Amino acid sequence: MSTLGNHPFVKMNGLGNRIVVVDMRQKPLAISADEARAAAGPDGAPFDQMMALYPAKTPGTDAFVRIYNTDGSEAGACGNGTRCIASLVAKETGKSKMTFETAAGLLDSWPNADGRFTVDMGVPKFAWNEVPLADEFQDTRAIALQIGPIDKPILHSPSVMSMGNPHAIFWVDDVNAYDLSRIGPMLENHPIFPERANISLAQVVSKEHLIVRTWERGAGLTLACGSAACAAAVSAARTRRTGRTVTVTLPGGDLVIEWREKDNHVLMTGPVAYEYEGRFDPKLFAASDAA
Ligand SMILES: N[C@H](CCC[C@H](N)C(=O)O)C(=O)O
Repeated sequence: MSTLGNHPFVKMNGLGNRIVVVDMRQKPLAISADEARAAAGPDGAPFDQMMALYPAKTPGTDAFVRIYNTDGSEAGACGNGTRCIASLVAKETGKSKMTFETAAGLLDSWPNADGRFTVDMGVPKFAWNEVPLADEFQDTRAIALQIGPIDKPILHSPSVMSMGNPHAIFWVDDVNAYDLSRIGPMLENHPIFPERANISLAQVVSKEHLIVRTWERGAGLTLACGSAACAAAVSAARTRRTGRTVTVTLPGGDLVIEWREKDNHVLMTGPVAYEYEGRFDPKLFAASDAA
């Protein structure tokens, strides 16, 4: 029997980033990549990320979370999804601060008076082997990577970092001037990124405002990617393009990102939207059952 057949789910979104939450805390069975892919299909609950809640491992945390992309691969962090699960757990427990554990570490989240949620995404990592990159680069604020003709590249010199998952940020004058659905997959799978990468275009509007579009590793074009907004904000501050607090406009709306001075933690604040609840049709998983 598949793990997800007939299992309940909650469909939510964070700025249009399609999030499905499955609660495995009572029956903590593993979800295979095949099952996650089937669940993301048109007859399932199409998602960019599925957040699976498991019993807490570290004392004091609310749940261990596994994050699946559309293609069945797993991610260490998902900012928009973390706001969604925080709002569900806040409703369930009445708590004013939650802590979730993922493969990438601990993430705190709390509601604001205006209904938005903040996630403490932790400390960004800049060393080449932490991103990770395949080759040693001393300075990751701009690495030698380009696509297009050698003497007239289409995109070049991205800032790279890890925000719990790998990100490359290309600085451009107009995020809409590029065919990201064509360029994105080439860069996501470029050999410089041994674990692939989330690929973003970022446009500096002012010292307090960025516009960002992202091709997500394992999920493709999305309306919003929280960790990419954080990576763009931190990279912008790190290269003196902006200050440490910025509004990031994504196709789905705005996030406020603060790269806190006192401890270098990155705080992301944005909305949560509940859509509907359902159960996965067991027929979706017939193939993975047979395997
Ligand atoms: N949408 C997510 C990020 C998913 C990252 C995923 N695509 C990966 O790194 O594999 C966010 O709001 O942060």
